[in-house]
Amino acid sequence: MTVRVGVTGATGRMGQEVLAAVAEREDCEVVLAVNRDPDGETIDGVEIEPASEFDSLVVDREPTAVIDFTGPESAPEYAAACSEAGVPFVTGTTGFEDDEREELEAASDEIPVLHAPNFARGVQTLVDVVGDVVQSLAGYDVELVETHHNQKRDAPSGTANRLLSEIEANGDFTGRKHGREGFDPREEGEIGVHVLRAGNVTGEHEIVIADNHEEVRLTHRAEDRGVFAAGAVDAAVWLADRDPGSYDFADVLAE
Ligand SMILES: NC(=O)C1=CN([C@@H]2O[C@H](COP(=O)(O)OP(=O)(O)OC[C@H]3O[C@@H](n4cnc5c(N)ncnc54)[C@H](OP(=O)(O)O)[C@@H]3O)[C@@H](O)[C@H]2O)C=CC1
Ligand SMILES: O=C(O)C1=N[C@H](C(=O)O)C[C@H](O)C1
Repeated sequence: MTVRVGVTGATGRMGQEVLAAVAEREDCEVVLAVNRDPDGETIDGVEIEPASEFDSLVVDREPTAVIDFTGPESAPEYAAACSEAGVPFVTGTTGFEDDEREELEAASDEIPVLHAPNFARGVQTLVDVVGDVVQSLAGYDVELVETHHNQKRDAPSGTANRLLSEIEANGDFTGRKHGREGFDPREEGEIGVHVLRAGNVTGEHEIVIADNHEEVRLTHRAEDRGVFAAGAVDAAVWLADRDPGSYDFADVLAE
């Protein structure tokens, strides 16, 4: 069966990568690609159409799944349209406020919705192991540093927040400390969180776990955005025949 993919934010950094990733696969085709202000352009032979027509296009084209890398304001709207049309929805968008996350959750009553802040397999491995590492080094200082390109809007990254949740669930921490300046010594039990935005860095996450005699560093570095796009397309193929509900990338990799 050919998986018919819809792509939102199709001319964005990730949208273009998703179009390229689908073009590389024989089992998938793009049947719908939108952005907010198309000027008749095509990417990898796919016509970019107006996002304002998404609600009717998603009904007419009958995609097997839609892949969304846009923004926290738009992803819930696209999810709602997919919910109306009965089309599974994959989103890698980050930076959601609570109400936006709830809207996404609401869509999952009607359709399968898969949200992952990072579609790199290596990051999923990091998420899987970081809790155990922190637990086995109880009492050590823990700090997280993430670096991204200078156009990224949300901070800390969705991936950083996901890793921090895992860390917090596996130790006796007092809270997150976002950056330091002036006379601001480290307090016992805090998790330092440091955000760098520079140049065209694709995405780096490092967790430093140290006491006064040793340190462990867990680092993930994405070399290109293709790794995220390939994971998102895998997720769309996997999600196509699932029941309504919320899923994450770990579910895809578990099979
Ligand atoms: N989960 C993962 O593995 C990854 C997640 N991300 C996340 O994906 C998202 C997109 O990142 P990136 O591709 O770099 O961003 P870009 O800014 O390059 O692209 C975003 C696209 O979404 C569209 N868009 C943005 N806001 C709206 C809106 N309010 N309504 C409709 N369309 C909108 C833009 O459309 P237009 O061109 O029409 O303005 C643009 O095409 C971010 O949240 C980022 O953190 C990024 C990489 C990997
Ligand atoms: O905006 C990006 O570029 C990325 N965002 C994701 C995040 O917020 O975690 C994933 C990746 O690191 C790239």
